[in-house]
Amino acid sequence: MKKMIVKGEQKLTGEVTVGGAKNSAVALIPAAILAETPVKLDSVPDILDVHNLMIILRSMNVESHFNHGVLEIDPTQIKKAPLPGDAIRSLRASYYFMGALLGKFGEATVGFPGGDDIGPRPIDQHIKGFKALGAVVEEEGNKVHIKAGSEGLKGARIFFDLVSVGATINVLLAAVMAKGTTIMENAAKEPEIVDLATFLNNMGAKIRGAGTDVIRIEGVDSLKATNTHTVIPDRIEAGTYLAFAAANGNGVLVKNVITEHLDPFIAKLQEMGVRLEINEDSIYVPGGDLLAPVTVKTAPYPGFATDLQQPITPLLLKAKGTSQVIDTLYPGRVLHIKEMQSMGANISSKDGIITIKNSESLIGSEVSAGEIRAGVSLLGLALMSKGTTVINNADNILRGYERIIDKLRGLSIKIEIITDNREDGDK
Ligand SMILES: CC(=O)N[C@H]1[C@@H](OP(=O)(O)OP(=O)(O)OC[C@H]2O[C@@H](n3ccc(=O)[nH]c3=O)[C@H](O)[C@@H]2O)O[C@H](CO)[C@@H](O)[C@@H]1O
Ligand SMILES: C=C(OP(=O)(O)O)C(=O)O
Repeated sequence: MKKMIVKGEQKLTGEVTVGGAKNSAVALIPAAILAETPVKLDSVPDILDVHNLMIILRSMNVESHFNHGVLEIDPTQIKKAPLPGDAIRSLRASYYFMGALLGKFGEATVGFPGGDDIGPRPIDQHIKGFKALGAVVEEEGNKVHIKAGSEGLKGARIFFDLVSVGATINVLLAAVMAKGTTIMENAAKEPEIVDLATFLNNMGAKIRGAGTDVIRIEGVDSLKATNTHTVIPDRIEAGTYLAFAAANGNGVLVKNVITEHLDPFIAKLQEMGVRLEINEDSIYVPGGDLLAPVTVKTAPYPGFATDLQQPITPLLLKAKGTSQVIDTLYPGRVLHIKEMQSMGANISSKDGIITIKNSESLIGSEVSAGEIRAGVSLLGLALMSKGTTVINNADNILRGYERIIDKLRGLSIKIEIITDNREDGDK
């Protein structure tokens, strides 16, 4: 496990360029096995999740090469094989191999995925979708076996009981080469789903309506890549740097941003009184604003993203008054709270409502990154605190923030990362 060591009372200043979206990349990589040709992705973030997906690909005899953001995947020699349990459990998106393998071979055996510890994360809607396409699904121990009937998968109408990014993507991957038409209703609308549909359509898929709550898929016989697909910018990484710049910056330009993807987040910053200069594909944050408290309620896209409720917390701690965060998607997403309290933050949680009060005397401490966004929010707080903060289990941050040490150094922050050989969970 890695640990980050951050000196306090440091202001961010300068420019930072946002990388490709984690939640797009982790869907595009499993999707690549559906192709009959090699696939080339550009702007792929250099994050642990991507490296673990490459390990999973290799176990199926799918070679991949990653160099300066370009990921080349050759699925032409793919073989059915057991998938490596450690890599599967290291991230959430490994469950996209359920849909992708089902689409490719008509069957899949995949272990239950890992991902962030943010409360219960059932996959009943994924399974409902696979069954609707005619697959038989059996759970055995910690694995799920999914098998299409003798005539293969058949298009179907699926109404999801709730809006799920993962279920929408997984069923899309299975349906893209199924026979006939699939209609997904109450589908998720996240930009990463649109990115995946664009990638698949450019290879010959027939997907309409991605980005709306009804997605219609006409099954095709084969998919072939003819050009390089560029991954969309990571709106969560962008939001994280914007929040840190507003809380503790002295002039920060965040580059490579699709500003529309951040609309609810930008609106919330503006409601707090944060000045933002919004350009075509970048946002400048002058910093130093007097901040008003707000209520943040997370919701599926285009609502306020759950993945940004923790990164905005350092900013809320600076507001003059009491703010509230209600995470409707993951009410148990609170691993930052105890750690922030140990740094002197006035933050607490009761009955699904997180209360955040103005906190002036923050002190560096030894804390643990329980999951990616909890971890990065501690990093934001560390910069505002007196003294040094040590963040243990920093690998959780590296799951989804590419080159974060270099990017922070580029914003004139002094930060170190070292490998800690003690047991996980040590402080
Ligand atoms: C790899 C990836 O893209 N991860 C994102 C994805 O996770 P993920 O795809 O796992 O999240 P979902 O959109 O599926 O989850 C939304 C809500 O639906 C519930 N649910 C989901 C599926 C299901 O079968 N049954 C069920 O009850 C979940 O518990 C949660 O409360 O969307 C989340 C919500 O925006 C983000 O926090 C994650 O960063
Ligand atoms: C919850 C997240 O990721 P995952 O779904 O990959 O665990 C996240 O990126 O904040």
